[in-house]
Amino acid sequence: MRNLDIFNESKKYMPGGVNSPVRAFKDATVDPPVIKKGYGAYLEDEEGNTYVDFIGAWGPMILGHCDEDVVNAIKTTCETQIAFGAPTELELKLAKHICTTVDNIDMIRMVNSGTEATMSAVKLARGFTGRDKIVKFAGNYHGHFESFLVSAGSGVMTEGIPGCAGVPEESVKNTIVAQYNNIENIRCIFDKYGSQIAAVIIEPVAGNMGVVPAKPEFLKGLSDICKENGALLIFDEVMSGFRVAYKGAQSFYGVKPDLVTFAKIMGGGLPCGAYGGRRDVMEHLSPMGPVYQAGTMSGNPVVMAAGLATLTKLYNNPYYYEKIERLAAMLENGVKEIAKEKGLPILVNRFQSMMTIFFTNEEKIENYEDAKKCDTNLYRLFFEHMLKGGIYMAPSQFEAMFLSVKHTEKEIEKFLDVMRTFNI
Ligand SMILES: Cc1ncc(COP(=O)(O)O)c(C=O)c1O
Ligand SMILES: N[C@H](C=O)CCC(=O)O
Repeated sequence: MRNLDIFNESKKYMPGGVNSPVRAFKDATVDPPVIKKGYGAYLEDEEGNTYVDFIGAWGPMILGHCDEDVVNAIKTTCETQIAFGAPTELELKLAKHICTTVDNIDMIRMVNSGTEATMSAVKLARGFTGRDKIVKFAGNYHGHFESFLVSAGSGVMTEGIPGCAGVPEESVKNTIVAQYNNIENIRCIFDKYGSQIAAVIIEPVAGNMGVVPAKPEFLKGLSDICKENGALLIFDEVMSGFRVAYKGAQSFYGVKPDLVTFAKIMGGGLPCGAYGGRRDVMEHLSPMGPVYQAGTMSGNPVVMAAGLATLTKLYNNPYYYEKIERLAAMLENGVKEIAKEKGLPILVNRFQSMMTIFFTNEEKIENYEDAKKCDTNLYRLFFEHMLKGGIYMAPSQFEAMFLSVKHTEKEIEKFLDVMRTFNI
């Protein structure tokens, strides 16, 4: 009962017992295990139960838990550098590494989370263009900044919250919500508001309504329309950056964003975020320009060291991406085969090592409306069955599953074995 004792006591001191809503397993009838340690592809809870981890801290742990190079970088750095609030060589190294290895990033600013990155990128776009309106897509999640909390994905979608209490009308009046993968809808929005739109922000591979990749022709059309109207295109690669490929989702589409946001993997598992892109836009940031954005902890040396260790390891080992894509394909095929044998209404959306198992009879899921039609109760039963069998996956189908380089065929087989014992 140690898991439950700790979780129940946590509820007395932290709302819902957690520091981020999705961790509370609110829609499930089981309580979340309280995690004590992680190693490679595995997690262990306070009662000594082990799980194969398919959440990976919601994306960051692409090298697996407690990768020795990342741990060493953290240990070595914190012996002499914990926080200075001053320039360091480590932040230069990480900034230079990203700018020279990822396309379309001339300059970058480090922040402390994905939310800070997207919120700041939009502010910068507004400051640069002198316009107020932004366009976001239903089912995309860009963190908990007020202007983004309309038709948002992730926990907001799981809980079926249409808007968010505490967000004044004023804060969302300049947010226009568009339909993902629907270029006609974008055209109509720009026909009406084109000269007022500062930026369009998009998850190029959405992971927060479950995995839903953008169609190439849609992204290309979106980019053209932004250019024609003088609006900036912001790719939110907080989840997909360094995940679907080292160079992120943008490397699959041949579309050039003006700004890109990162977090998750780039911090090696420590709190981190960044936004970067066109030099002429980035130079509008204070102290060079008039857009003020700051952070006591931004560029923290320990975080920079963890991020640098992670990104250099990924960059130097490109076969990691081939490996996790091969394993993800094995997982996808196995899931589909079992679903067919058992007559389960399952559709799998996968983009490289990001994947979602949707419970639905639909033939495709391309946007928020499609995703919302899925059978969340069936997903819940599946999730609970898998958890009991030692498979740790997202408690909602409006999230993604992630693999790490520490996963092997053995862990995929384990997933499939547990799934074989699931019956409706
Ligand atoms: C695509 C995307 N953007 C932004 C965020 C916000 O990041 P954070 O939770 O680090 O604030 C997330 C995840 O939460 C995300 O998946
Ligand atoms: N879907 C969210 C981010 O990607 C899940 C993480 C969180 O909100 O805690």
